[in-house]
Amino acid sequence: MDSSVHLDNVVMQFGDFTAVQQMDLKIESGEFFSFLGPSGCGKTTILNMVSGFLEPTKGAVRIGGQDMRGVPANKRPTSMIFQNLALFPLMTVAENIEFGLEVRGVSKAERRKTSDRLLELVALEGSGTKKVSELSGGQKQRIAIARALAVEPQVLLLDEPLSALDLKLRQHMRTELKEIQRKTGITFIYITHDQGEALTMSDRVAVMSAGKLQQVADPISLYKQPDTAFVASFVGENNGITGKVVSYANGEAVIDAGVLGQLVGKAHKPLNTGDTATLFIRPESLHLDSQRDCQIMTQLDEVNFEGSYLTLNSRTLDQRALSVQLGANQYQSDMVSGKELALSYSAVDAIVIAGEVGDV
Ligand SMILES: Nc1ncnc2c1ncn2[C@@H]1O[C@H](COP(=O)(O)OP(=O)(O)OP(=O)(O)O)[C@@H](O)[C@H]1O
Repeated sequence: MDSSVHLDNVVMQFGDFTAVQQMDLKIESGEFFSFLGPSGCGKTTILNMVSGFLEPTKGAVRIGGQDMRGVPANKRPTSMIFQNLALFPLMTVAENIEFGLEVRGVSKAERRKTSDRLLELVALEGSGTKKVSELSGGQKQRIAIARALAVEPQVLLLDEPLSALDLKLRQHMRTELKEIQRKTGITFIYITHDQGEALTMSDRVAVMSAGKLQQVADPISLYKQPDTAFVASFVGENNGITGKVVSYANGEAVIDAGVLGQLVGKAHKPLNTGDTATLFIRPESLHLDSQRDCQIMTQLDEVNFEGSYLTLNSRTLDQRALSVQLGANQYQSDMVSGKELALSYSAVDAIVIAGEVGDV
């Protein structure tokens, strides 16, 4: 079955305000696809257009190739899981799961078969007679998933469904959600402002800011080859050093970073000499030696011991903050505040992108 979702040049305006700028995006059938972006960037608005709670101002949503214009929310092949789950507290677990089927007139025996099957899928077999109030946060989460799946949607829409859970449970549920998606094979569209969630679960992620798409890619490409300064700073930890482009050739750029001198990095997109650009280096790509392509002198502010690794917060001569991540075995007793640290990095590990940190 084709359960692809095509946002065909959709635009969403509220009065004069454009919440979603023109967007053309195809989510493949059976894909775990996430929209990642800061609060207010338009994620929920997109989900609402797919579910039918909002009609786009321009363009169309197509599900399985079918134009959804004019199709009301309850007639679309979608199901939504909300942040607050919205389970019925006085009903049993099974009644909650079966609710959508009962509304559609499915017989009691059929309904029970479906809820038993779904309880097994979400690893809560035998819990059908329990009251919702007897469940833990993670169990409620799984019941909300089972209820959403009972009506056999082609597309499951998930609006920050893990945000109410504590950290440990959230991490555990990531694995479970991915597993449920793999077993059911339906398209999942997930929205979150938590990059860890988006990167661990998704086949592809769309990074958004201010109503527009910044980049759509698989998690590794987003991390390794960000297209924009926004993506480079929003996805994972990064150090950004802004300067002026001195040269660009053969996928490599040199920037003039003032008192830090000239710094080199890869550049996936052409840059013009004299333009403002930022060199991004991940904390794990900075090393405590001076043997690599580029050196940066810094002074240590503080050392944070994180268990298996150390984070060094340091400062350049012109007061730019640089964070360095080292293996815990690289700890030295003279790593104290004020110590001069010569850092170096390999040009292939840095990336130069037009613009500045903070661009949206
Ligand atoms: N019905 C509406 N009328 C007017 N403005 C709206 C309406 N719905 C959303 N907006 C605005 O559109 C923008 C995008 O909102 P949206 O809820 O899609 O963001 P979001 O990325 O989901 O944010 P969050 O992560 O905080 O839920 C916001 O500036 C919001 O104020």
